[in-house]
Amino acid sequence: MTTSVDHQVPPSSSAPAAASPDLGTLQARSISAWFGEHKVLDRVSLTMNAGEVTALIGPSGCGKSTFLRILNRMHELIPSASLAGEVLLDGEDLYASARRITDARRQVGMVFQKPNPFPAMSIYDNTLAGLKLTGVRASRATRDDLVEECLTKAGLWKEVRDRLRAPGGALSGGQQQRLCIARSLAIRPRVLLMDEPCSALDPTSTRRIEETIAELVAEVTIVIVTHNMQQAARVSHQCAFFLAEHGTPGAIVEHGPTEAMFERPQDPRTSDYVHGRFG
Ligand SMILES: Nc1ncnc2c1ncn2[C@@H]1O[C@H](COP(=O)(O)OP(=O)(O)OP(=O)(O)O)[C@@H](O)[C@H]1O
Repeated sequence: MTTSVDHQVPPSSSAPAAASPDLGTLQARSISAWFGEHKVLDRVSLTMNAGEVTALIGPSGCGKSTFLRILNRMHELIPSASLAGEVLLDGEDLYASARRITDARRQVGMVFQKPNPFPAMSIYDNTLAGLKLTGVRASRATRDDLVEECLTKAGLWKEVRDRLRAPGGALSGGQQQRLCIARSLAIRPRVLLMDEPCSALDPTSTRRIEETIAELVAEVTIVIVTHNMQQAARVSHQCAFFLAEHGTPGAIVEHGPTEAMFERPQDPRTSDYVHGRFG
């Protein structure tokens, strides 16, 4: 019952007009994934357009997080994990043998479900923590500017500018998640992956993160996994619905502009899912 056609997503008319030229388009081509002998994704193809938010939706266990981890080469950290297919960032193979894994992760950043700042490290140092990955050395003034810029983009600057030396662990959950977003932005990724970034947060913090996503998409392409259909409808331009039916590996049933996916889904399974009839 699964499909494996190319889920090329046409550019959304609602995409921001003045998008940064550094934005990346991510293209997954015929991605299959395994944990040991267990195949969990089957030939998933999806284009995640520059300057848009793409939401990955679907019931638990259908492979959304696995797909996300493949997009920045985190899947291969799991000893039993393997994959087939290609991931292209603006046409360049993210898995090319000449490309360093750290380079792939620098270009495609990740924010996780549970906020994970370094709790004892200051807010200032947390924001810059990813820079060590890149080996970039910067002057104090440059670092100060970068901290302010990234905390501002993550919607946290006004709340923390007077206590940058306080530990990251002293912030609320929602503030910690925005700090993690700031940390991701500091290494200037072209794509930001977010794996259920609000599932551990209260409604107010969730709203703040959603506002942040709406502002960030002019600067970084965003791919978000969410179980919250209202959130998918609010934040995304495009949606892809994943399903693993009857023990089969996960695959995309349907994708397209978010409004169409919610208002006029082509597949009855999509309709049932987005209207909360299963999953
Ligand atoms: N580290 C792992 N080792 C073995 N199997 C795994 C591992 N991680 C995920 N799986 C399996 O891969 C399949 C897909 O899991 P994945 O977490 O990608 O789904 P998901 O759609 O993101 O689920 P959820 O919405 O619950 O987070 C599941 O069958 C899961 O049990």
